[in-house]
Amino acid sequence: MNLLKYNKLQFISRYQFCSTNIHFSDNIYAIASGNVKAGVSIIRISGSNCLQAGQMLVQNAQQRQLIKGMNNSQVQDYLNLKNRYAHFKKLYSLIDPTVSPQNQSFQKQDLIYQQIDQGIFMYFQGPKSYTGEDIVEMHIHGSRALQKKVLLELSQLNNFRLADPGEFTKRAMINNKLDLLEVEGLADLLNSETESQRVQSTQQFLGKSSQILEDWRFQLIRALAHAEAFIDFESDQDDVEFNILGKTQENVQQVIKDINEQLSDRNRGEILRDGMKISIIGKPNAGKSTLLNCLAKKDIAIVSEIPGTTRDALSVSLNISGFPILLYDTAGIRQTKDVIEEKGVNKALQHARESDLNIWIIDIDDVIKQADGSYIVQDIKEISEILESNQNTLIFINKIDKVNSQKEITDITIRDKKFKIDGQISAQHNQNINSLLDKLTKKINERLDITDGIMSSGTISIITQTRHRLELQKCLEHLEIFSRNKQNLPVDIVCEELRQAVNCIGRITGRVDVEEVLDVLFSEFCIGK
Ligand SMILES: Nc1nc2c(ncn2[C@@H]2O[C@H](COP(=O)(O)OP(=O)(O)OP(=O)(O)O)[C@@H](O)[C@H]2O)c(=O)[nH]1
Ligand SMILES: [Mg+2]
Repeated sequence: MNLLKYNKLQFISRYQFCSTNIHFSDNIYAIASGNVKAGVSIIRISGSNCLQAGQMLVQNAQQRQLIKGMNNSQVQDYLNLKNRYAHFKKLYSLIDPTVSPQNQSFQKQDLIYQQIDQGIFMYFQGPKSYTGEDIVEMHIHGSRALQKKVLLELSQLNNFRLADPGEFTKRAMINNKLDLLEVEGLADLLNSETESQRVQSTQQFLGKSSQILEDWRFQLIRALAHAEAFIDFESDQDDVEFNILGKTQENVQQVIKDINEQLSDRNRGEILRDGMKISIIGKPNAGKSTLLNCLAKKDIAIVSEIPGTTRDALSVSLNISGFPILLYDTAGIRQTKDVIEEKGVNKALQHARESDLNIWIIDIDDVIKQADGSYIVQDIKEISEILESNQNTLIFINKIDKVNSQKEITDITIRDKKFKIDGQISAQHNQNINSLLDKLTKKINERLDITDGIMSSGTISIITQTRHRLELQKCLEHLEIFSRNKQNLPVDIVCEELRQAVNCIGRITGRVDVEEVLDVLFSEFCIGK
């Protein structure tokens, strides 16, 4: 028997999604455009009865009489509700004010049809719709009272209920319209606040990351098919392609190389998603809190001339040149006997060590000119240690408004070691802050390995959450055991490693074992999405 035939027919199908649509028994509706006052509001309904509901809402009393006895498709023709067309329609109430809401039903014939609005009506026949089910969308006026009224109308219908948060997307995922990674990308896109977050989440939502993962998964499934075929046909030597396992190793090695490349991305995807952590550090009274307020353009941190004012670290989210930043103000670093201040200092040092980037602020009064023309700063052991260990620290001299003529300071010496100065500023008087922002942007680009402005297509980060990183690390471990097979274990035993590796990738895109991820993810979506 031909091995390739074996792998195609009997193997790959085991790892594919089932493509049939799932029909949910109930219909869901929600305001898709958010529960806010706006020019236009979109009400979305999904489910097998949504067209009927839409039809009822656009019929006046006279039409109602005329279509009595017609079947569904005749009604649809009569009302001219074409699939995937925008129709301008009048919207009528279904509710008979003389009957209590509990007694109203879908079949009720004697309703009083008051016009409640007019707008755009669209019908998307499943499976070619967002959820894969039939969908009706009504673009009505964005009044809060009108939104409530239409939701109340829909609530009268049997088998119709308000959608849970993210439920439209959940149905889309169950019906294979989106995979888990794309859904996470969509959630990130909805939450995105900066350009880089928008770019990253869009590429994930549009399936670019999924494509790469699917390609790896396919390579591994092929390798597994070959390896399994080898096991099945081992006894029949004539049928076995001699170097079948060698070929398998080639595929696996390529995937190992690609995964390693992604894992060594210095957390770029996670940083772009969650924000880059930048800490302002320095001695007490240097002007750290003043700088935070200046960059945030509001008074967030307390500023005072008393050294040791900031005790606990506080942060603000900023958008710097399209990058999401979490900027931390920290306690001034010094030796202190005050127990609480000491805790603050330790926290500041911890922030400095863990940050993706630091800005060290030096008060110009602490810069001393030496006889040889060089400048020194009185040493703080801890800060110089951080400067030596963390290359991602920018050094700025503050309070330059205090001196009449600005000194040309290019570097300073701390403990006989020279450090380059990145600039001189006045945080209080907003002097040279744009140049500080330029330097910061350059450093952020360097940190994220971005050389050509906002992320280019060559800089796709598949890993945007810890969950993805952990699964890829596990996948790599399994692949390495498989490919090394130092103990020369039987092929069927090492194949299990390959199978586990396939599952790790499957968990990222949501093909296997993702219930708990789904629960958390969809609870964080808004209603109507
Ligand atoms: N002249 C001048 N004064 C400044 C400047 N920046 C800050 N100051 C003043 O320096 C003092 C200390 O400022 P803070 O921002 O509270 O300093 P800090 O580094 O946060 O101090 P701690 O919280 O004690 O560590 C305040 O009186 C500020 O008004 C500046 O650019 N020029
Ligand atoms: Mg402070």
